[in-house]
Amino acid sequence: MSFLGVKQLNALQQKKNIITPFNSKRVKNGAYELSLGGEVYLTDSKDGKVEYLSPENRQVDINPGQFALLLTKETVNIPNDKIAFISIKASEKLKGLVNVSGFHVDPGYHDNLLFSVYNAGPSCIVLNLDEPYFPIWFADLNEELTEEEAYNNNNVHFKKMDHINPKYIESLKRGELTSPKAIVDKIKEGENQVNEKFIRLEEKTDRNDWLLKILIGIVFAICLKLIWDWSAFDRGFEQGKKSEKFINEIQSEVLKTLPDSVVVYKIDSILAERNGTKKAK
Ligand SMILES: Nc1ccn([C@H]2C[C@H](O)[C@@H](COP(=O)(O)OP(=O)(O)OP(=O)(O)O)O2)c(=O)n1
Repeated sequence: MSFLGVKQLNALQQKKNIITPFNSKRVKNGAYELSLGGEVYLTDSKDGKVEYLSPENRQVDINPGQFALLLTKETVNIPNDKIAFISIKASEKLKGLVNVSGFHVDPGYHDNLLFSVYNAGPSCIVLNLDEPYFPIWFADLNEELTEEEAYNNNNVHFKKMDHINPKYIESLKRGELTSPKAIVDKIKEGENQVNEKFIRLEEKTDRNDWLLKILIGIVFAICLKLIWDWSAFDRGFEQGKKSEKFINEIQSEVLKTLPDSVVVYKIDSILAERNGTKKAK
């Protein structure tokens, strides 16, 4: 098995139309550089649908930890005596883009190619419509395969890769994507929730502290009042006792002196009466 060089590749294109549309400037280092076509699917797509790229909407952003399905613009037509190998350009792979979907194209395959990629890097990887990202190398087989032996309609993808098949989207949509990035995001989200709860708890504790202090103040004030009232009663009682004693003393003094004065008053009045009657006589 030998790989085709640039001249052989161009010649094969002339003879068998192996790439459509073909641009001779895209033949580089013995490979043809296939470009990104108009259909992509991103696992973090909001509506869970295929995104259609156009000259007005050329860009696709593959976020860290996300999968993407990328359909090539070109169709490839692999002759029965050839096999092809596909990859992604190192400039994208070095950013963290991983080619998940295998690396060969069977003899007899005639369709677009669908790349399944994963962004294992820390930052968003941006791809653009019509830009060359996918090199393809053609190699000779030692023999030409028959139609039966080559890629044919018994194969799953035979002539079905001109669009992104919804069955691949369905499988990627199932369940949550447990990428390291998604896990880190979950951890951060959990951390934020715990922090928020902790802050709320602290605020509540502060409020409770104030309430407790106010409550202690009120209880203290009530106790002080009770103690004061209790001593006031004692003081009043003593004062009352003293006043009663004093009144009693006065009363006894008055009672002692009252009869005498009454007698004197009586005598005086009797005497005055007598004197008066004498004078009258
Ligand atoms: N990134 C890729 C890799 C391969 N293919 C195409 C070219 C292959 O010839 C074809 C089939 O590839 P496989 O033999 O690896 O796939 P399966 O065995 O799963 O399916 P099939 O029954 O179609 O062979 O898919 C593709 O479109 N995109």
